[in-house]
Amino acid sequence: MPSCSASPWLHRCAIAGTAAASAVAVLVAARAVARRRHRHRAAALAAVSVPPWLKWLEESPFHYKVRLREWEDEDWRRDSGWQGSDLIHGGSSSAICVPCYFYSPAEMALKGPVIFGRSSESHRGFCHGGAMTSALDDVCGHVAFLAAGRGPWCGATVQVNCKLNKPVRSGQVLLLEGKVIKQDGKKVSVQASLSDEDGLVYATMEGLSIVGAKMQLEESNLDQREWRYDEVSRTIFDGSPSWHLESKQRG
Ligand SMILES: CCCCCCCCCCCC(=O)SCCNC(=O)CCNC(=O)[C@H](O)C(C)(C)COP(=O)(O)OP(=O)(O)OC[C@H]1O[C@@H](n2cnc3c(N)ncnc32)[C@H](O)[C@@H]1OP(=O)(O)O
Repeated sequence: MPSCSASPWLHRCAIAGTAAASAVAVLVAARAVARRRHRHRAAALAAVSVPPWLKWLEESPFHYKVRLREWEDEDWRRDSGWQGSDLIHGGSSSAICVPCYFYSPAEMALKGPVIFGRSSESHRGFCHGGAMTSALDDVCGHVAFLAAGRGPWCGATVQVNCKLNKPVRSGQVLLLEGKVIKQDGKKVSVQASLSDEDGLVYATMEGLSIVGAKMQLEESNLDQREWRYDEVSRTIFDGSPSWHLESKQRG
């Protein structure tokens, strides 16, 4: 029977080695899952990207593409305190999907395609009025955050007075536009609309957003984020420049 004083030590080493190998395997697997999620999300968003009639927004020298990390990085979103997916920016499976926004600082206007998915339906192929209103509420808030120049989520939409002029079909893609028309202290007045390729207007909104409101009982670095402008890629983004650079490189 082998009796060697080194054997318990070797045994412990073997256990420690196995544990380390397992930890590395878990880390590698987690990275692979994150990469897969990123690819799925990129593919999902690509599937609903800008329609040909709105491609000019991508090429416009006056517009910046808006990127928020919580719209793109699901793991970061979850780890940072969000509890679900964004109603409007959650990707192609959402009832209402804005795949991207473009901001013109000169006009203080935010524009983007909005896809009313199959789950936005109310009656026989038509879209729910609340889905149209949700899209208008979203642009009202984000255009105010951008025009106020502070950073994302520096306030909230507090009034949305919508006129629903024409029924939207579920599956339809429209242009969602919001423009700041007045700023009076914390109060930002916004006009917004939903229109189609031929300029037909489906809904309009007179909205009010408040900027400079306290949005969390306990604020963190997340509430101190500021907009950053990348003039080369004509992008506005928040958070760390390294995230913006890394995700640009990943494509
Ligand atoms: C800590 C947890 C926070 C919790 C905040 C939770 C908001 C989460 C929103 C997430 C983003 C969205 O989804 S936005 C869509 C959903 N929206 C919401 O849930 C917003 C709910 N509303 C709110 O929580 C509140 O109204 C706030 C926090 C935004 C209020 O901010 P505030 O900074 O305290 O503003 P306050 O001093 O009261 O008012 C500033 C000026 O705005 C005017 N004003 C304010 N509300 C309105 C209004 N509904 N309609 C007209 N005017 C208004 C006031 O009269 C005043 O005018 P004057 O006297 O200066 O002339």
